[in-house]
Amino acid sequence: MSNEVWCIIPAAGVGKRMQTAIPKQYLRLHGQTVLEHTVACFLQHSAIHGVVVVVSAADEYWAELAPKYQGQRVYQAIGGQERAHSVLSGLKYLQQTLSLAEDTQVLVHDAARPCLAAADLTALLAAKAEHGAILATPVRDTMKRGFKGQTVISHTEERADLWHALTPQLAPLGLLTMAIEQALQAGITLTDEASALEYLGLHPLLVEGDARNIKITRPADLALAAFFLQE
Ligand SMILES: Nc1ccn([C@@H]2O[C@H](COP(=O)(O)OP(=O)(O)OP(=O)(O)O)[C@@H](O)[C@H]2O)c(=O)n1
Ligand SMILES: C[C@](O)(CO)[C@H](O)COP(=O)(O)O
Repeated sequence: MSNEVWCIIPAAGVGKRMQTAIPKQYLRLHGQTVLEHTVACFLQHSAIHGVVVVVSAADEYWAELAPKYQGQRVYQAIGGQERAHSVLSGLKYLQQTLSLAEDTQVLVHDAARPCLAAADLTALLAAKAEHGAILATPVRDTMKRGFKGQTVISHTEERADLWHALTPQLAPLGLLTMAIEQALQAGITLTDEASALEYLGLHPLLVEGDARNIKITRPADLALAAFFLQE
C-alpha cells in the first residue's frame, strides 16, 4: 500500500491557440515562466512526493529551467502527439523508471494552469476516491448547442449538474494507466483523464474548485492569469 502522491504536468504542447512565438508554458508572468509557477504549486505542497514534467522531444526551453530543480524530485519525460499520449508517457515514467506502486495516487495537472490554489489541491487530495476525482467548477452561463458547424442555436442545454472540468485530476497509477491505454486503443478521443476512467464505466468524483484556476489557452488569458497571480 502506497501513501505517496505524485504529479504529472503535461507541458509538451505547442500552444497553437495562443498565437505566440514560443509555447505558452514558457511565456513569462511576474518574472517566471508559466511552467515554473505551475511546478511551484506542487513543490510547495507538503503532500506531494514528486513531479514529472512531460516536455516535447523538440522542447528548446526546459534545459534552461531544469537546473533549478536539481535535488527537488522533479523529473522529465518526453511527451507525445496528443495530451493523452503525454500523460501516458508520464505514467509510464512513474511505473517503469521510478518503479512506483500501482496504488500510488497520481495527479495530472496542465502546465497551462498556473493559478491553482493550495486549498483546492488539499481538497482534491482529501477526496481519496478510488475511482478518481477531479477539480471542477459549476457552469454559470446559459449553455447553447449550435447546429453542427453553424453559429445558429439548435437548443439550450440543461445547465443543472453541468461542470467545467479543471485539473488536477486524481487517480491511482495502475488504474489510470490501464484506462488511458484501453481508451486510446479503442480510438476514444481523450481531452482529460476522467474521460478514460469513464470509458471503463467508472464515475470519478467532482470536487468544486476555484474558477480562477484557468487554463491559459487564448491571448487574453495571459493577462487574466497575471492578475490572479499578483501578490
Ligand atoms: N501533445 C500535447 C498537447 C498538450 N499538452 C499539454 O496539455 C496541457 C493542456 O493542453 P492545451 O491547453 O490544449 O495546450 P496546447 O495543446 O499546447 O494548446 P493548443 O491546443 O492551442 O495547441 C498543456 O499544458 C499542454 O502543454 C501536452 O503535454 N502534450
Ligand atoms: C484537461 C483539461 O484542462 C480539462 O478541462 C482540458 O480538457 C484540456 O483540453 P485541451 O484542449 O488539451 O486544452
